[in-house]
Amino acid sequence: MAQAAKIPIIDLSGDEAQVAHDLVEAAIEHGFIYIRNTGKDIPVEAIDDAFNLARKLFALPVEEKQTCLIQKNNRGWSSMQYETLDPKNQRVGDFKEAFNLGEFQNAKAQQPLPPSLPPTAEPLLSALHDKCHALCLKLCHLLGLGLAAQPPSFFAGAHDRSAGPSGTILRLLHYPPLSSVPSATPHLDVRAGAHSDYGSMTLLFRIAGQAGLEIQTTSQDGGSKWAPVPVVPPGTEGDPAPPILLNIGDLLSYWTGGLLRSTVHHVVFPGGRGTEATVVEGETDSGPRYSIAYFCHPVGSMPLTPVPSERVRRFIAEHPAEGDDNGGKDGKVVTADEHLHMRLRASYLQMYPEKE
Ligand SMILES: O=C(O)CCC(=O)C(=O)O
Ligand SMILES: [Fe+2]
Repeated sequence: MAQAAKIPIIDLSGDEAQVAHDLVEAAIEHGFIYIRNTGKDIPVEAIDDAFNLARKLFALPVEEKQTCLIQKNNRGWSSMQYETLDPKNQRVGDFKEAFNLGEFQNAKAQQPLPPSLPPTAEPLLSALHDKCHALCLKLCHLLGLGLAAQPPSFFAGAHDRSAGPSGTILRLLHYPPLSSVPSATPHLDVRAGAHSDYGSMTLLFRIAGQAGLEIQTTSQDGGSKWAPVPVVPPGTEGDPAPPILLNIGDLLSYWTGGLLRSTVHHVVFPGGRGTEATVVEGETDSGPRYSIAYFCHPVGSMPLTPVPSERVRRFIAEHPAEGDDNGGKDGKVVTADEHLHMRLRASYLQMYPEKE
């Protein structure tokens, strides 16, 4: 049995300085952090409602979902196998479908929604977007404190929605059961290919009992292996909802010269590729799987210059080659939007058939 990933669990209601310190250390060491969900930041009901809505949405006829087909703005419905997160190592696309929701304006979606969804869908999704954004701002504030950024509001300011639009996406995900995708071969194919996330940070909501997510960990001998990430880690069983899984994305890693870790992860089938045994006790991966990811991005025009923090400056001086190469040529600073579009081009092969 593969060992479950050792990911720290943080309770945001603790002493602020201590929480900020623990968050930064976990972001450096692991890149993945469980945020205990006591229902204060994101009400449990809001998460349950969103999952119920996701079930309804993905069960709609293909013809209706097709009216919302994903566009180059990264919004809309991405059909089964449309996305390939790890094109170098996948023979076919991811066995998942997704619905990407960009930023709302005055609680109104700026993209088509399937017409037969209930009228409650739009306000519900808009409210979840807002709650997730507020939680990310809180996490930005804590990261600024923990890294002693100057000013400490550096990250929060870069994510201030009043400063302009961003590539932030709330994504509903559906992974059909293996039994309904006969063309999939578990030891060759994946539900979501290996990747790191593109934005600054991701909040991931999962359903207790539904296995499949694994992170890549580095062992002491320098080799890497896959470790399953339990939905309900020990100590959180009595909480009103499973912890929210926070992970650092490429932007934050780049911004900190590689100090904060953007960890590679994937979602596998039962007995899936690269795994010894995927299933964590109490979890199953034979049924359908749903998850909801909130990919938080800074304001799109934000230049990704290194974070003004003494710790980051020292790290960069000691590890000049660690930073993620974000595609900027000759040390040219790229913006958050430029970085995002570069990544999207690499994973939506059908949308971008040729190099532009
Ligand atoms: O569904 C999951 O557990 C993870 C999804 C994910 O990694 C992603 O969409 O970036
Ligand atoms: Fe991801």
